[in-house]
Amino acid sequence: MSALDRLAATIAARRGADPATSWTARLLADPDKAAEKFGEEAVEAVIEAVRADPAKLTSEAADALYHLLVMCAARGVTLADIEAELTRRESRSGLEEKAARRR
Ligand SMILES: N=c1c2ncn([C@@H]3O[C@H](COP(=O)(O)OP(=O)(O)OP(=O)(O)O)[C@@H](O)[C@H]3O)c2ncn1[C@@H]1O[C@H](COP(=O)(O)O)[C@@H](O)[C@H]1O
Repeated sequence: MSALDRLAATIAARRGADPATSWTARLLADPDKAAEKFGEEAVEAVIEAVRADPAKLTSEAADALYHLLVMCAARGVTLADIEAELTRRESRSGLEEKAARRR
């Protein structure tokens, strides 16, 4: 099992946990807050990408990935759902897909 799979399983297991003892449970109970936190963490990752600091970008990317998974879980979207969508896209390049949308 990858670290991402373990993280997704931990997030799923936090549903209904005590928000006083779990940050994940607190966000799962408040989907709008989860979305807001993902937005903040994504912006922090963008800032480190522009600054070109690989260590800080790694840390902010981990924060963003965790908060992305929590935001999706708060709305019933699982890592398996996202992986299925990524798998569906494997047969087509991004540029092909963009061109098809403009036709
Ligand atoms: N990966 C993470 C993870 N990354 C970041 N965070 C938390 O996200 C919170 C947001 O941090 P910020 O500093 O951005 O926000 P803030 O604390 O509100 O501070 P300000 O920016 O407002 O000043 C912090 O409490 C971090 O600890 C995480 N909390 C949990 N996890 C994973 O989720 C598991 C379960 O955590 P709990 O649900 O808390 O038990 C953990 O074992 C980890 O594997």
